[in-house]
Order: sequence, then structure tokens, then C-alpha cells
Amino acid sequence: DETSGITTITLSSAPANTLSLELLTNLIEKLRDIEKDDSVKGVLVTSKYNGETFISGLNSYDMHNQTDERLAKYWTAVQDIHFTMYSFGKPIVAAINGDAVAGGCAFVLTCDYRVMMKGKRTGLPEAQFGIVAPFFYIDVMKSVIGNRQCELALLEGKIFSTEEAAKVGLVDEAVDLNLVLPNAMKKLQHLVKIPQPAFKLTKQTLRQADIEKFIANRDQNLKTYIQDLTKHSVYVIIRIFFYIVQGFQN
Ligand SMILES: CCCCC/C=C\C/C=C\C=C\CC(=O)SCCNC(=O)CCNC(=O)[C@H](O)C(C)(C)COP(=O)(O)OP(=O)(O)OC[C@H]1O[C@@H](n2cnc3c(N)ncnc32)[C@H](O)[C@@H]1OP(=O)(O)O
Repeated sequence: DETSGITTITLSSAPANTLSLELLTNLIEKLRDIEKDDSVKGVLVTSKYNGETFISGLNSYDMHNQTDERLAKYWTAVQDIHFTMYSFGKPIVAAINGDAVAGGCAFVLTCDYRVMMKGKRTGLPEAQFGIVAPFFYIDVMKSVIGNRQCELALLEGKIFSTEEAAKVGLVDEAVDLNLVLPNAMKKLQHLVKIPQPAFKLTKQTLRQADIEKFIANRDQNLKTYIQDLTKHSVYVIIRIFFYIVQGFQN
């Protein structure tokens, strides 16, 4: 919208907005363009699958049976979206109109404000699959809900209902579906009116330590990820995951 300076990004990758390489690549490029475009003051992110899914996590197919080179490309995109969103210089508000699980939870945690539909699910369930969430997912959750709540959640891979998530501050508002977009937009309209250099610098200051840690550790994290994903044990975990989510079609 040219008058308000607000851009809406509607994620629409069938069937459930998994963070595939294609979706991530397009999104990173779009956000980098928006960052440079002075006419855009703020970004609202929502999902086409209204009332169903916001983001259903990283794409399992992109992590399964791939070459090291392809795995590296995928994980670099996973790191890049996290970095681009978390360090974004303009306000980003998430209108979470469906489930936001695993990578989807980390994605919304990088935003500046979260309005979520009641009765849906969010959280980082990795421990339940026998894997460890990436350190930058853990850090962003810790920065939002604090160390103790993060421990309670991550040690058991807790999936929160929207209402539970709002209680611990994982989301800022739990509302009926019809209020998700209007409330998110109202908050964003307020945030874009804050003097933008002050907004940007305050955000940078608050997030600086985690951003520096991310930059210092991303290369090692990429190596570890590729090693882990080519281990037989993780292969088995992913097969089980496919079985649970899809009835073992692949
Ligand atoms: C999974 C183990 C990976 C190990 C990787 C090892 C190292 C990496 C380290 C950590 C990385 C962690 C971050 C992650 O994001 S891992 C991915 C974990 N994802 C999840 O836990 C979410 C799984 N999805 C769900 O729980 C449900 O889909 C959800 C609650 C989001 C929605 O439920 P609903 O019943 O509405 O919808 P479904 O019928 O389950 O799904 C619709 C459709 O979408 C497909 N799908 C869902 N999630 C994924 C996915 N992550 N990857 C690929 N495809 C997915 C699902 O199979 C359905 O397809 P179809 O049957 O309709 O064709």
C-alpha cells in the first residue's frame, strides 16, 4: 500500500507453507529489496492458508537424501532468513493465522510483534524428535520468553496452544481468526509512526549480542548440520517423521 508504506507478504507455498529452499530464496530476496526501498516503512507477514497453517516448519524433503552441496545451500538459506528477519531494519509484524511449528515458530520469533489465532499450535518440538534445535532458534526463543520458560519448553520440545503461548509471551496476542489481520495491522501502523532511526537503532541494540553470536558461529553450524544430516541416526529420525506426518509415502 503506497499511502501507508506497509507491504504485506502472504506466504503461499502449498500444501502448508513449509520453509522450502524455493520459498526461503524468494523471501530473502524480497526482504532485501524491501530493506533498500525507502517507500516501504513496515512489513506484515501472513499466510494464504487462513485458519489452517501459517508455517509448518523447515521442509523435510530439503533435509532428506540430498547431496552435501544441496544440504549446504538449504541450510545457508535457513540461516539467511533468520539473519535477515532478526536484523531487519524496519518493523515486521506476524499475523499468525494458523499453526506455526518448529522453523515456523522460530520465524515468527524474529518478528517485532506476533498476533496469533486462538486454538492453533506453536513451539520448537525438536527434542521430541531426538534432535537439537539450531542454536539461533534457541537464542531467539530465550530472548523473547526468558531463560527459565525457554528451558521448560525446549527440554521437552513443548508445543504450545496459542493461549499457552500468549501466557508466556511467546506470542503477544491470542485472538479470534477474524481479528488476526486487523490487530496485526493496527500494531504495525503504530510501529511505522515511531521515528525510524530510533526504532532501527533500538532494535539493533537489543539484538546485537545474538546477532554477533550468530555471525561468529554460522560457519561451524553449517558444517555440523551437514555432518548430522548425513548420519544414519538422523536419517532414521527423518524417516519416522515422514511416517508420522505423511503416512510414509516417500
Ligand atoms: C523432522 C526431523 C528433521 C531432522 C532434521 C535434522 C536437523 C535439523 C535440525 C533442526 C531443525 C529443526 C527445525 C524444523 O523445522 S524441523 C521440521 C519439523 N516440522 C514440524 O515439526 C512440523 C511438522 N508438521 C506438523 O506438525 C503439522 O503439519 C502442522 C501441525 C504444522 C499442521 O498440521 P495439519 O494437520 O493441519 O496438516 P498436515 O496434514 O500435517 O500437513 C499438511 C501437508 O503438509 C505436509 N507437511 C507438513 N509439515 C511438513 C514439513 N515440515 N515438511 C514437509 N512437508 C510437510 C504434510 O505432509 C501434508 O502434506 P500432504 O500429505 O497433504 O501432501
